[in-house]
Amino acid sequence: LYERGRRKQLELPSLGFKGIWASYSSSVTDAFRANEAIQESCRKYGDRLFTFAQVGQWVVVVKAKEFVQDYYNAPEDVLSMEIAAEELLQLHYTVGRQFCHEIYHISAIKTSLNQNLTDVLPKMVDEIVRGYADVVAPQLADGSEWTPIRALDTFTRIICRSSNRIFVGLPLCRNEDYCQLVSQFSSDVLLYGPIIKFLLPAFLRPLAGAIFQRVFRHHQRMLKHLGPMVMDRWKRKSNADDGEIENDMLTWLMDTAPADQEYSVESLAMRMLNVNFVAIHTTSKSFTHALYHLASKPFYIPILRAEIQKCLGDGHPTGWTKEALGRCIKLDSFLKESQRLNGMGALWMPRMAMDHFVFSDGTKISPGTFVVTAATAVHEDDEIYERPLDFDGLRFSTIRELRNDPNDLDHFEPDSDNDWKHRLTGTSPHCLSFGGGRHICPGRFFASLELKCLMAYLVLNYDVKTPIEGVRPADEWFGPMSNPARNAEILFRKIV
Ligand code: HEM
Repeated sequence: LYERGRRKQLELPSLGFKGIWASYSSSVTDAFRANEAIQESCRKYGDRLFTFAQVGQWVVVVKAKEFVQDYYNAPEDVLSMEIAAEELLQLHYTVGRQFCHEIYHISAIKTSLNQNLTDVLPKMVDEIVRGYADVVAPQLADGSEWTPIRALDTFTRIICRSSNRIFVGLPLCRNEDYCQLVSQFSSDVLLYGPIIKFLLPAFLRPLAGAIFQRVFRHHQRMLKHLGPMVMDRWKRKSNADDGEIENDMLTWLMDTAPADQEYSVESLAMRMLNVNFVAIHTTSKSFTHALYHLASKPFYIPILRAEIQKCLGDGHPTGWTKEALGRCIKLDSFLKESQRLNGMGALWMPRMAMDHFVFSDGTKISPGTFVVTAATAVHEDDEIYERPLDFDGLRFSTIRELRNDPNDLDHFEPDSDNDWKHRLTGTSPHCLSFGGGRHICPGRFFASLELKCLMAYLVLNYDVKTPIEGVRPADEWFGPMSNPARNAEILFRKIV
C-alpha cells in the first residue's frame, strides 16, 4: 500500500495492471520476463520516465540521456548508491551492520591500484599464463583435438587467481580455499540478499542474516587467511630493516584505512572481501560473454590474432605493456561491443532517494524512491547505435580508425576526446557498461587490462568454437539480472 501510495504521488506511467493486488500479480509475472517487459515500456514511453513493478517495490526507470546525467551526477546524500546497495542486498544482515558504511577500499582502488597499473601488469599476466597452464591445459584431451570446456567456471578460477595476485600476492592467490571463498562470497550475497529482502517479512530478516553469517562464515574464513599476513606486514612496517613491503591491495588498504582501523584485521578482511565482490564476478561474466561471442563467430579469431601479433610481438607475455595493449584497438572494440550487448542485466545503477530530487523535466521524486537505468534499452537503442541488435566486433575500432590513421599506430592518439568514449574504458550516458557519473567504476582500467590479456593469450594459443557452430549460448535471466549461460561448454583446441 505504501509503495502504491508513493507511486501515485509520482504520476508516472507504467505498463500492467493498476489495482493493488493486480499490480502485485503483474510484478510477479513480469519477474519471469523482466527484460521484455522493460523493453516494452521503453518502446511505449520513449524517453519519458516511467515506473516498473518489481516484486515488492516500484522503481522509477530512466533511459533518456539527460535524465541519466541528472541522476548519476546527483550527490550521494540526495540519491544514494550505498543505501540502495545496502537495501537491495540487505548488507547489514549479509555483510554485518558494523561493516556496512566502510568504503575506504574505493579510495584504494581509485588511487593506489590505478597509479600502480604499470607495475602490477607483469604479475597479472604471469598469473594469467599460469592460470591457463593449470586450469585450461589439463582439461584438453590432446593438444590437437577439440575439447569441451565449461567456460564460466574455468575463467572465474583464472580471473580469481590473476586478480588476487594483485590483491594479496603469492602464494595466497593460488590457495584453493581462499579462491573458493572470495568467488563464493559474491554469489552468496547476490543470491541470498534479494531473497532476504523480497521473500521475508522485516521481523524475520535479522534471524535470516544471523543464519547466513553463521552458515557461510565468509568473514571468519577471510580473517584466517589474512590475519597472519597483516600481522607480518605490521611488524615489518614498524621495523624498517625487515625488508620491503609488498606493493599490493592489502598494503594499499592498510595505508588507506582510517587511523583507528589501520591494523584492524576485521575491517581489512571485510574490505578485501568487498574488493573481490566488485572485481571477480563482473570481470568473469564480461570475459565469458566475450568468449561466447568469439566462439560463435570464429571469423573474428584471425582478425584479432593478426592485430595482437602485430602490437604485442613475439616475446613472452610478461613483456606486454599497457601502451602495446592500448594499440590493440580491434580487441578493445570486440570486448566493448560484447559488454554493450551483454551486460549485467536490464536495470542497473540503482539509487535510493534520500531527499527530494527533481529531474530536469520537473518530475519530482520523494525520499525512499528507487531509481534505476534501463541500460539494456539504452544499449539497444537504434537512435544511438546502427543495427543495434547485431554484434559488430569492430564497431568501435572502425569509428576510432576513421578519426586516426590505422597504418600509423605509433602516432595513434588514444587520449583524444573523441577517441576516449569509444574505448572499452570510456563511458557516456549512451554506454553504461562501467556506469558513469559520481560512481563510475574505478576498477575499469584494471578490468580492461585483465580482459585484454586474457583474450590476447587465448587468441594467440587456442582456437575456439561453439558445439553447434554459430550458435551462441543464450544468456540466463533472473528477473532483471542476466548471466552468461553458466553450464555452457566451448570447444577449445591448442594451436600447434
Ligand atoms: C568488467 C568488469 C567490471 C564491470 C562490468 C564493472 C561495472 C561497474 C559498474 C556498472 C559500476 C557502477 C555501479 C553503479 O553506478 O551503480 C561499478 C562500480 C564499481 N566498480 Fe566496477 N566493474 C568491473 C570491474 C571492477 C573491478 C576489477 C573493480 C576493482 C578492482 C571494480 C570496482 C568498482 C567499485 C569500487 C565500484 C563502486 C564505485 C563507487 O561507489 O564510487 N569494478 N562497476
